[in-house]
Amino acid sequence: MKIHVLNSKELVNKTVSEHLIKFVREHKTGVLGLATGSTPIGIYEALVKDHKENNTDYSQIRTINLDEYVNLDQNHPESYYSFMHRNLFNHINVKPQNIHLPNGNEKDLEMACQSYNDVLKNNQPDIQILGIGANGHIGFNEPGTSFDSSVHIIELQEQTRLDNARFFDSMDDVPKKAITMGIKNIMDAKRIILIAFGENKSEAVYQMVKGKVTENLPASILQKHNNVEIYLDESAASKLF
Ligand SMILES: N[C@@H]1[C@@H](O)[C@H](O)[C@@H](COP(=O)(O)O)O[C@@H]1O
Repeated sequence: MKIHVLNSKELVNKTVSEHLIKFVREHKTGVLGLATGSTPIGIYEALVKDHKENNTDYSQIRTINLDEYVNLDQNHPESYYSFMHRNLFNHINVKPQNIHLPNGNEKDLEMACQSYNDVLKNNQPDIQILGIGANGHIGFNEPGTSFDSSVHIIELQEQTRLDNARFFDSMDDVPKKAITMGIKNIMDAKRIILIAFGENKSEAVYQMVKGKVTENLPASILQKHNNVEIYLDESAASKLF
């Protein structure tokens, strides 16, 4: 793991977005694994700004997202489909057919998992962007998820629902389940960039980097990946040193 502690969120956003832009320019047909949550928003803003100013070309780039809520209409403002279109896809020249998100509204959710696994076979991320939950989850792989997991349906933990409640009118509106890439799918990415900001991520970051590799802290598996960069602001890194 290469750990980078930078002295502001803005500097993290600038550095990570520069890596992504360089990748897109050098790999016209590359696959970007993308994440949601508040953490990557500044990075997406920087990609949009660069696309407007420098015409960085996404016309053959493929994207694949980590996860999606189950039973939340695609057009709901907090679906990850809406989030990604609002924050990134609507503002760059990625082709709709090259955008991949799991479908949490499929009647047969097992089928939805199977078909997203198939999509992943042909669209293995060259770079996977990750955030981290306060309980150490990556994607929506909650503590206890098998390291062998592929795409699956997960029941969200109360803590995760509480953390995400700020985006919904009430706690009752926060979805209870999600469809997510499994740990195995995430580990298949060629390169992983995980970003964390703020004090409330510091314990999860500490356990991910210094703790033992355990399914109780899903992000700890990243210790076993051979190309992981972790970008932290000082508060997220505060327990490390
Ligand atoms: N499924 C997403 C994760 O991919 C994300 O990393 C996490 C942290 O979110 P935030 O960046 O808002 O702290 O939230 C959600 O649970």
